[in-house]
Amino acid sequence: MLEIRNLRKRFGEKTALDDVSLTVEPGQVFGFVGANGAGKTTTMRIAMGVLIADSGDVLWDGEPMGHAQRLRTGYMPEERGLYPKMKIGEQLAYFAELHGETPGGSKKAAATWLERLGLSDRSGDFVQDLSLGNQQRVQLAVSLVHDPKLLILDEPFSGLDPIAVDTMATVLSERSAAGVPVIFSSHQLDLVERLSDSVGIIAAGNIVASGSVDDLRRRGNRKLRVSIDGAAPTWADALPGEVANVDEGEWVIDSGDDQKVLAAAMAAGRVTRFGFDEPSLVDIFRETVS
Ligand SMILES: Nc1ncnc2c1ncn2[C@@H]1O[C@H](COP(=O)(O)OP(=O)(O)OP(=O)(O)O)[C@@H](O)[C@H]1O
Repeated sequence: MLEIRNLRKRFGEKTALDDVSLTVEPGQVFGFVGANGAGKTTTMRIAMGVLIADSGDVLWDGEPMGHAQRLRTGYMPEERGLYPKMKIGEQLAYFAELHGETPGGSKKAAATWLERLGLSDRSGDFVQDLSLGNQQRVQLAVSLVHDPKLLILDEPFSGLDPIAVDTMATVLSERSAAGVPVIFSSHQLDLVERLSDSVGIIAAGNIVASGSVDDLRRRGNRKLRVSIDGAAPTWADALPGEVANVDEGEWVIDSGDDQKVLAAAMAAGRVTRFGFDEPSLVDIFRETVS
């Protein structure tokens, strides 16, 4: 389990992290979301020892994250980190060896991941000759080639085509199914919603909401969607809250009193639909950070 406890980090006058705590259980995919500058990269850099926190702790299975733990971690940094003039097959094998694999095991792992990510035929190419999306695939391979037991990925989906997104998503799900805690940041909230068991929303260096997307939905403000046959346009005028007539005979109502809305709807005509709209993660995010 990865535990991040009460991280604080200032850059001069700027407080990047005010109080960040989060937990990623074994086998859990944790989606880390927040506006630009909210503190995601800083948190991940501190977890990987690239930055030192002013205070707080990062623990893996109860032990402070140190060199031994980081050797077993797969990290995709936001700024990426490939050698442009090195062949990708050799580069992958090199990174595997840096993490303690034998030369033979490293070559085998490199070949396996190149094939998995659709890059076998590019093994002899220099990184600089690949498209940005393919460089990103190599970067993912680098973070996986030593069979890490923890994954920390900073915006792994940015710049990927839909096929590569699917491959990346499958790989993350497989790793988590194998018991690996996975934390990834992304601005693609549809993907975060689809892939994450748990989500943390960070704003101005504080975790402002966390839990499964379903938990966050339940905590959020849910709007009612009501369809009525034969209702006068003014039927909802006396209801508290916001009422929007979104289609012929269909209203979305943000009232806070579902029973009052139901009674008024039944008095207005024949109710053919009455239920809560499920907010998307985008809705939850907007509501939480605004
Ligand atoms: N090395 C640094 N020196 C000064 N300020 C920094 C440094 N690194 C980050 N910051 C500041 O800390 C805050 C958090 O930045 P961070 O990169 O962690 O945000 P983020 O959530 O990853 O943003 P994005 O989604 O844009 O990548 C920002 O205000 C940023 O300007």
